[in-house]
Amino acid sequence: MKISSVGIAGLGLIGGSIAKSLRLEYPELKISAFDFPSVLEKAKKEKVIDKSVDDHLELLDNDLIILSLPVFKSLSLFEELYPKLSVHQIIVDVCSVKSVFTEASEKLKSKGKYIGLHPMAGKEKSGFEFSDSLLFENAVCFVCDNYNNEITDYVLNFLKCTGLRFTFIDAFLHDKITAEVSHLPQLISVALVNEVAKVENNFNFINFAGSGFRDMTRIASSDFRLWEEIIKANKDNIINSLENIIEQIKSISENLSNDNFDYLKEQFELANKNRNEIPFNNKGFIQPLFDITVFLEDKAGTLNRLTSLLAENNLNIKDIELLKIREGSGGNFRLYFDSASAAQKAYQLLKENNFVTNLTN
Ligand SMILES: NC(=O)c1ccc[n+]([C@@H]2O[C@H](COP(=O)([O-])OP(=O)(O)OC[C@H]3O[C@@H](n4cnc5c(N)ncnc54)[C@H](O)[C@@H]3O)[C@@H](O)[C@H]2O)c1
Ligand SMILES: O=C(O)C(=O)C[C@]1(C(=O)O)C=C[C@@H](O)C=C1
Repeated sequence: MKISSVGIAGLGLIGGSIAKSLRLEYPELKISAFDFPSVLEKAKKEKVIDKSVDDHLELLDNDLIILSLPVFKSLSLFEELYPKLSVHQIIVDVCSVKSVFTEASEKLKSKGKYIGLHPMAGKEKSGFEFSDSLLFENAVCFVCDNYNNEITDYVLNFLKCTGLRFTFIDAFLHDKITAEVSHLPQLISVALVNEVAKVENNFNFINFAGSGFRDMTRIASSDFRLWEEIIKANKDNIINSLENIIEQIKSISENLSNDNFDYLKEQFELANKNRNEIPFNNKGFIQPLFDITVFLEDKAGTLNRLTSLLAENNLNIKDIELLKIREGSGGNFRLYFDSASAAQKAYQLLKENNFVTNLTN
């Protein structure tokens, strides 16, 4: 089989990012997209897509169809397009909730193939203008496929250029996990910002928030139009997660009322242990990356000196993160490599060249 044409429904943050990385990897690939005219015009102008599709049924002209509209809009296209696929045609969705698609695919008959995907990467910003060919680099992508076969392998291999790392999971378990790790934090973040946004004696509390608050609330700026559908589609799991966290918060409050600081100590120690067990040197927690930290002086050309040194020694940086910056002094960066030996080699090299560096593991 061969994928020579792809049709994308929904060319926003996720659909646009997929289109951009496919375009870079496969310049000959024919990419069509279905979205609102203003979005499609922009994407065509930037040469990210070849063709605008006014009628979603035209997506059936492609070898691979990718649904990246909000959940229920994607689901309604799925229900219409899936039964019309011919053999060798594939439809995937990248939506944040998976069981609704698995259930629909079980009910419908099709000659084609369906694979449920969910990349665990995103931003609090929506729309094509925020899409980025590197958005998915090293991120986990859930794969829900009850009929895993050589077509699945082919499609995942085709999509490897996005930088995603695939992991298979049952759709219902997926929804339970994402209710906890993604949907619950989103709602808590909204509640936290709204709790803190209050004024007393002309002091707006939120204006005094520091980096702890900022770290916990970036996602409070997310678009409700997208989240409304996610929350509706995974409502029962989310309610369950909310009830559990309410119990945790109640218990903290009650123990605090009773001056039971031993309980709080226990909770802090447990949280520390749990969080430290997250292998945070890999994005998305599946295949590990290996990292070092390095302090770079706030001086023109320092970053260039570092990257050139690594490049000259054939050390490929898989990811780079700016941890802290102080104007006029410098910043701490975390550099990720794909093997422990590459991280060790980079660490030695940078040390020998007078960089202040630490090996994380
Ligand atoms: N944002 C994330 O972090 C993230 C991560 C993984 C998966 N997802 C899933 O990916 C899908 C897309 O999310 P996104 O973040 O790219 O959203 P987005 O809002 O950036 O993109 C959605 C696109 O769909 C288009 N669209 C919406 N309604 C339409 C309609 N009626 N007709 C034609 N076009 C329409 C919009 O114009 C937009 O370009 C969602 O199902 C979401 O659950 C999102
Ligand atoms: O980084 C963000 O802004 C996100 O919200 C991304 C995030 C997440 O919870 O991690 C949000 C929803 C998606 O389904 C997948 C990823």
